[in-house]
This record gives sequence, C-alpha cells and structure tokens, in this order.
Amino acid sequence: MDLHGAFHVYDTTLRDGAQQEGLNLSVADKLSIARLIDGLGVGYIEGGWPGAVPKDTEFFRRAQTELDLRHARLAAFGSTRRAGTKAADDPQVAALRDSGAGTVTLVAKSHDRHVELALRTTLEENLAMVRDTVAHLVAEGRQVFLDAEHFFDGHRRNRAYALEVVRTAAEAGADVVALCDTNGGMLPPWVGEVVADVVATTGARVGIHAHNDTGCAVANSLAAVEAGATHVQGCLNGYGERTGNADLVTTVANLQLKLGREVLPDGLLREATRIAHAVADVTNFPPASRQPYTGTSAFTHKAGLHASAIKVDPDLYQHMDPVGVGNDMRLLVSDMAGRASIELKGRELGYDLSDGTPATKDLVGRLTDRVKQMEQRGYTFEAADASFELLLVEEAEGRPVYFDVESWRVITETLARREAAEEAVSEATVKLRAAGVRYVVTGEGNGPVNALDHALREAITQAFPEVAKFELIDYKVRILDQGHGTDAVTRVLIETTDGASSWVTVGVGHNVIEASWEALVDGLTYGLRRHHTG
Ligand SMILES: CC(=O)SCCNC(=O)CCNC(=O)[C@H](O)C(C)(C)COP(=O)(O)OP(=O)(O)OC[C@H]1O[C@@H](n2cnc3c(N)ncnc32)[C@H](O)[C@@H]1OP(=O)(O)O
Ligand SMILES: CC(=O)C(=O)O
Repeated sequence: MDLHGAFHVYDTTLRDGAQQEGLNLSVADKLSIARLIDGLGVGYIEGGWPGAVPKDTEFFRRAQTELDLRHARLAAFGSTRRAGTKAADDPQVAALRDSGAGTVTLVAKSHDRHVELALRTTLEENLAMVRDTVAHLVAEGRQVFLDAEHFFDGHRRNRAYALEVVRTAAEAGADVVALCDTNGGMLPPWVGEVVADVVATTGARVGIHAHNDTGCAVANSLAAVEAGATHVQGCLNGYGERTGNADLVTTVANLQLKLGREVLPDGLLREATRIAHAVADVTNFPPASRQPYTGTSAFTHKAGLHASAIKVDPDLYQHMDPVGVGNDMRLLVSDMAGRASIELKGRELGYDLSDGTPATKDLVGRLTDRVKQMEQRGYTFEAADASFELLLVEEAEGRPVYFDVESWRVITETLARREAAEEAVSEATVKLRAAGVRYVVTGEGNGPVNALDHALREAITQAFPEVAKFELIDYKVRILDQGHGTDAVTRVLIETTDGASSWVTVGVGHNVIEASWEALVDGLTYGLRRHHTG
C-alpha cells in the first residue's frame, strides 16, 4: 500500500497536538510518540516547527539518527517567507530546509483580512510569499504541502482570493493544499461545498485540517473526503489547540471501517487502542474513557437490557467488533444491571453463572438484588470489580475469612508547630486474629487512613507474609448525598496492587474512616483469596 500516494493520512500530534493547553512534550517524548504513531501506519508525521521552537529543532536533529520509521515520513512545519524578503534568505525557511525532513508543510494565509491585518502586507505580496517559498523548497528537493490557514472563512469572504492562493501553491509545486478550518467554526455541509468548489475550480490536490470547535472536526474531515479531499490531517486522542483537532483514529476508522476506504496498511488499525493509550501515557493526559473507538467505555455496557441482548449476540448493541480497533467489550454491574449483566460479568471474571440450574438461577437473582440494594445505599460496583467478586463468592459459598477483626481505633493529633505537622500525626491500633494467633498492632501515618492501612497490613503480614507485597496505589473519596451535610454518606474506592496486578474495592460509611476501613479490609481479603486460590 502506498501511504505517500493516492491518499495521505497525516498526523500532526507533535505540532498542532502539542498546541493543546497543558500538553508539554520533551524531545524524548516526541521521539517516543513518533515511534508509536508510526505503528499505526500513517503516511506522514509532522514533527514540529524547526527554527521557531528550539525543542522542535532538536527533535529534527535527533530524529535523523534516532528515528527509524517503518511507514511514515517526517514533515517539518513552518511559515512562508516574511513579507519583503527572499525565500532563500529567510532564516525560518532555511531552518525548514535544513531540518533533515524530506517533506515541508508551509502555513500560509488564504483569508484576505488576515493578510492585511495579521501579515500587514498586500494580497499580491502574500501570493508571492507562497509562490517563492514553495518553489524554493521544491527546487531544493523537498516535497511541499501547503496548509491554507483560515481557508473556509476566507473562501466565504473572498472566494476568488482564497482560490488564487490554492492555485498559486499548486502551480509553484505544492503536492497538496490542505484547507484549514483554523477557527473550527465549520459544519459538514459547508465544508463539503467548499472542498468540492476548490477541487472543481483549481484541479489542485486538496487536504483537510479540521479543528473541533463545533464538535464536528471528524465529521468535517469525512465531508471533505467525500467531496474530493485525498489527504486528512488529525491528532491522536483529538489533541490540539483549543478544543483540539480531528481525532486521527476516529477519522481513519470511519474512513476504513464505515466508508470502505483502505487508508492504513492491513491490520494496523487493530493497534489503535494500544497506541492511543500509550501516547496518552507519554503526554500524561489520562485517555478519555468516552473517546470513540479507543475509549475504555467505547464498548462497555451498563444497562441490563443491553446486557440481556448482548448475551445472545454482542452485535445487537455494538456498532462493530471492538477487536477491529484493538479494544474490548466490557460489562458493568450496577443498579441498572439485570440477571444477564450479572451472568456476563461473572463470565468475564471466570465464573459460569449460566448453567440454568435452579441453584445458579437463584444465586444470580440474589446477587442482582444485593447489587441493587447496595448501590442504593451508595456502593458502586462499576469500578470495583474486586468487591463484586467478593460479593459473588459470598453468595455462592460464603465470605472467605482470613482474619477476624476484634476491634480497631484511630486517633489524630493536631500539632501546633508547623514543622511538627510534617511528621506522622495519626496512630491506629488494630486487634485481630489470623491463623489462630491474636495480634495487637499499632501503626502510624500521615492521616487516619494511612495509619489504619499500616496497622492492618502489619498485623496480617505476620500470619500471611505475601501481604508484605500489597500496596495501596490509589484512593478516591466521594461524598454522596451532600444535602445531608455532615450526615452525608461517604464512598471510598481503593486500588491495591501485589506488584503484578491491581484490583479495586469499595467501602461506604457515614464517615470517611469507616468507609475506608471497609474498602481496605475487602482489598486485603480479595488479594489473599487470589493468592490462595491461584
Ligand atoms: C494556525 C496555526 O496553528 S499555525 C502554527 C502556530 N504555531 C506557533 O505559532 C508556534 C511557534 N511560533 C513561534 O515560535 C513564534 O510565534 C515564531 C517564532 C513563529 C514567530 O515569533 P516572532 O518573530 O516573535 O513573531 P510573533 O509570534 O510575535 O508574530 C508572528 C509573526 O509571523 C508573521 N506571520 C504569521 N503568519 C505568517 C505566514 N504564514 N507567513 C509569513 N509570516 C507569517 C506575522 O505577521 C508576525 O510577523 P511580525 O513579527 O512582523 O509581526
Ligand atoms: C495550520 C493550522 O494548524 C491551522 O490552520 O489550524
């Protein structure tokens, strides 16, 4: 498949994606992301603006020896020459030429008002800036694309001039003129009309660069392709300036899986979820769970009616097989669950609850009722699979008991001196029996839950040394029913790890300590059960 031929998938995560608020990439991050995106099989990866952003200059320098891309070509992004200069003498054009990238994407004005107000030059001089810069870089052996900034708004205001910019770039040797919805205000029918006009009147090869300000970046990109664009730009996870750019995975998945256009090499779309999440790890932005195709919720089912149909055939409530984008189907257990949800969740956790015997049917019925009642009291099992599994085991064969708590208490001191406040301020005492021995253990911590966790784990470790590996890695508190003030119910979710995997448990109580204690005890019980039952 020729990724640099009849249709281009062009990634701009490292350039426009990096323009997102809060996103800050080091050169090493950019190199890692480029390698990941290459795994998706895109044709081009825009690496940044060498000569303007020092990190980007460094990225292109290091890319020459450190990046060995299998599919993508690197593109360097930058602007046309400044007004009143020569392209060959413009230092920013020189930085693009010398970046080592075989492809250069030039940003140019195509909106007359921007030329006059932002560039403070004439419409003729702007055309000359486009012509000279494209011709210079082509003469230097570079493949040149032109990003026509504000194209759609410019076309609306002065169609003839916008079209003239496209013609000028194409005649000077630009392979593609990408029409940019820079302010992101377009809707699909408008984009389709303009793209069709440009293709029909200029004969230039057209691309699309869409921003998501109307929530239509992907739809606008698809409309552009339907109207004749053969080059689509976008960013992983929809990153980008303001509300972001077209999400590249959603765009290509729609093109490939819905519209039947082979835009990526065979099989690579199945890497999309892994790659999107790995890129999110590097950017340090948690992946959005509701991201189309790649989000963890994209193929996750909560409603009981959905689950009962999915039990018969997953296609009944899914627009596609999640495997196609490397995602998975998941079932959630909550107060919206029915018996089918419980059965499917049980299957996901390795329990067969569908043998149809009266005993199993009765078990499923009891579990469904308990989940609904407990959720009514504030529990949530959606994110606490371990607590649900303990509930299932409890209903099926009785709760596993590895330790028997006699009592616990915790005290917190308020220290008057600021420096002393940095030290441990809470002290917990836990009394329990485990493996036939009574333990009385005191633990300290920087807060009551921390102290309780230390005391509880220390006591249990004496009977079960494997608990020494357990560690609390996440702790979330939510106050429910805030209308009750200090009487409100508190829900705590705790994530525990044994170093190899992790599990989440939930606790609910009238105060945070009570709720935390329940989640801690469940976390340890679940971990011990897993250790003892394999
Ligand atoms: C739509 C987009 O997202 S395009 C990508 C935008 N990305 C960025 O801006 C990130 C990197 N930018 C930068 O590092 C800096 O803005 C630089 C190095 C490019 C320019 O910095 P400075 O020289 O200090 O100028 P400043 O940012 O204040 O203004 C931009 C200048 O570029 C000029 N300019 C803007 N677009 C173009 C263009 N397409 N062609 C030529 N010149 C342009 C403006 O007229 C202005 O010129 P002036 O300095 O004579 O007023
Ligand atoms: C070039 C670009 O990023 C834009 O016009 O949005």
